[in-house]
Amino acid sequence: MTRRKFIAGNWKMNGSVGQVDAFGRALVEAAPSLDCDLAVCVPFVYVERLARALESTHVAAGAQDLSSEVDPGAFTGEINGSMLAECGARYVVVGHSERREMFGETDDIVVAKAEAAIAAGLTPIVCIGESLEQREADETENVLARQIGALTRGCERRTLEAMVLAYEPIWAIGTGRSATPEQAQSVHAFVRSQIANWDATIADSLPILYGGSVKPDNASALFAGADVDGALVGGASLKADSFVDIARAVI
Ligand SMILES: O=C(CO)COP(=O)(O)O
Repeated sequence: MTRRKFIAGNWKMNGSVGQVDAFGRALVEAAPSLDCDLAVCVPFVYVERLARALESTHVAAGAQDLSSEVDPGAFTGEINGSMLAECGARYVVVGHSERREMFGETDDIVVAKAEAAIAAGLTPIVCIGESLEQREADETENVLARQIGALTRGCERRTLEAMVLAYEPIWAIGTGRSATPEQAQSVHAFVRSQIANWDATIADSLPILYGGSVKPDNASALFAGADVDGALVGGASLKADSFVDIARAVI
């Protein structure tokens, strides 16, 4: 099966109204020449503005988190999936390592959020990945197997069919130290095989993105991996130029 490449940006807690507008204008220009799926996940408050700016393109807007609560109610500060969908989001990042580490998100919460995304018609981009200590202790596969096991046990089948997975080794995030193309491909193949143990058809169609210091100059080597279906890009997605150059690295 040939999977279409997918490049998603994650702005994290960065950006401004001016940056959203400039990014939108640049992508309206560039999008017709980009032959891959694209999404940019911005802070909640900019989702609607970005979605409007990108309306005429195939570039989707997305958010970086959502509440695990589906129905409206007394959850001060929370934002549910329907609100995001109403503002034009089509994707939402779920279980980013920064949320797992800094905000105590467990595997169970990640499952609940992936389910909440699907319930609202959003595509969850579910992040998994090991820390440096875990890699050095040769624990990478165990950690990933645990994170994937939580998803295959906890999620509905329709969720696993629709989701995007992102492998983001924590030691490569924001460090300038990307995984090598060989490291990325070997982990992606392992991730796909874990999913295949559960359901081979879903494993075959599942997009698995790599994230961690993806830049215009390492993107095409990473994308050469047979199981690397694109990228989840942090820092280099903040500027339209570098984001577009990464998308152009798709062969
Ligand atoms: O965490 C990431 C994307 O979600 C990766 O961030 P960087 O591309 O800045 O390393």
